[in-house]
Amino acid sequence: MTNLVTPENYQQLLDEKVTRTMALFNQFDVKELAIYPSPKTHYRMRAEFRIWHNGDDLHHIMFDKVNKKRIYINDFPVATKIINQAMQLIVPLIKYNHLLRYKLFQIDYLSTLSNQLLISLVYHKKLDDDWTTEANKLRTELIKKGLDVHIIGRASNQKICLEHDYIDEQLNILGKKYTYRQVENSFTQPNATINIAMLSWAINATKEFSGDLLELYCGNGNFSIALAQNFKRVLATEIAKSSVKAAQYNIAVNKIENLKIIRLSAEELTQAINNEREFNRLKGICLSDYQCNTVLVDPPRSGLDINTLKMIAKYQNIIYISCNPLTLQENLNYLTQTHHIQKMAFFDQFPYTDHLECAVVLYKTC
Ligand SMILES: C[S@@+](CC[C@H](N)C(=O)[O-])C[C@H]1O[C@@H](n2cnc3c(N)ncnc32)[C@H](O)[C@@H]1O
Repeated sequence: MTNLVTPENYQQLLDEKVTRTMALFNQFDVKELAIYPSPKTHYRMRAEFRIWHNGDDLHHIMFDKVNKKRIYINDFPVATKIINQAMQLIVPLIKYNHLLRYKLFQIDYLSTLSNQLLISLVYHKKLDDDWTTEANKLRTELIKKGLDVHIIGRASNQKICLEHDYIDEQLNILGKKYTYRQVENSFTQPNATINIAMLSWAINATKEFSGDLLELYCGNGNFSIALAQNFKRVLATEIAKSSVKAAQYNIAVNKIENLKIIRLSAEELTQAINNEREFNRLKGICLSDYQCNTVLVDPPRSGLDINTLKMIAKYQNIIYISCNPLTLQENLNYLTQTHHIQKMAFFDQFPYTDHLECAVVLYKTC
């Protein structure tokens, strides 16, 4: 952390970021704004490092964004304690093991509040049975040292999972416990405390809503599963196969009976709703049976394309979760022609950076 980026400066940095972000939305009539700070340390559930080989030594490194210089990362207060623990344990275990260290160039960590950990070792070489044997021994050593860990080996066109490629998160949201399967290399919210705040906010914001919910960009069912209690039925869609598979597991394990998740891109769903195209993946689902008063979108940084924007503008209530205030502002320029902003919230998903996660509830005015 540089001088400015310290927990002591957290509040000041957040205040400045909120002021800058709020300026983007001054043109809209925002009546209610809530701000949700992050824990100041150990908030990031995942971290990726390059590995630097220096003689016998191995180091986790990152590159300075400005001068591109190498930075040795000995401890990483941004990431969870379990990731920090694993970083300390793994280097001495692999640095004298030729099979595990040779051509290792990256280590990715994914952790959960339920204290599970997935480590991906990424190589510039083909991985074989001997590698798998050594990686299993490494896993056994890490388990002996108290880590609930899974290991994956990755190389070009190769992925070896020692047991499986996911971990199960457990979140307590407004007094209810939920299990969320998180798959390696698939989208999951990076700051679990902030995720709990977002899910709680969304549950409270939709408490009085009625009818069915349509959701786009649903990932592993993060919002759909928590929000299903507030709606008669939920239909959610997502493009990534691995996330949809995790979502199906999450529906079953959380015993959610009024939620269906279908693999469809936002563009495909828009075509289906506009009766422009039929999809086998929608067999058995009659879209016109759904009485969706509410639509929830949580798109990637690029925001919504114009056809999806036009499609969601037909709904009475819109919940828009955004990781990019600039594209949110652009999309709100369109949506506020038919809707007004009822409430807005900022979630500090990425402390000490310029990024702020925003959420908006819009009601139809005409
Ligand atoms: C910001 S993430 C949100 C995921 C989820 N709502 C959550 O809270 O974890 C965006 C999601 O959109 C998916 N996605 C990206 N492009 C898409 C598209 N064109 N259509 C549908 N989903 C898409 C990604 O795979 C990712 O899961």
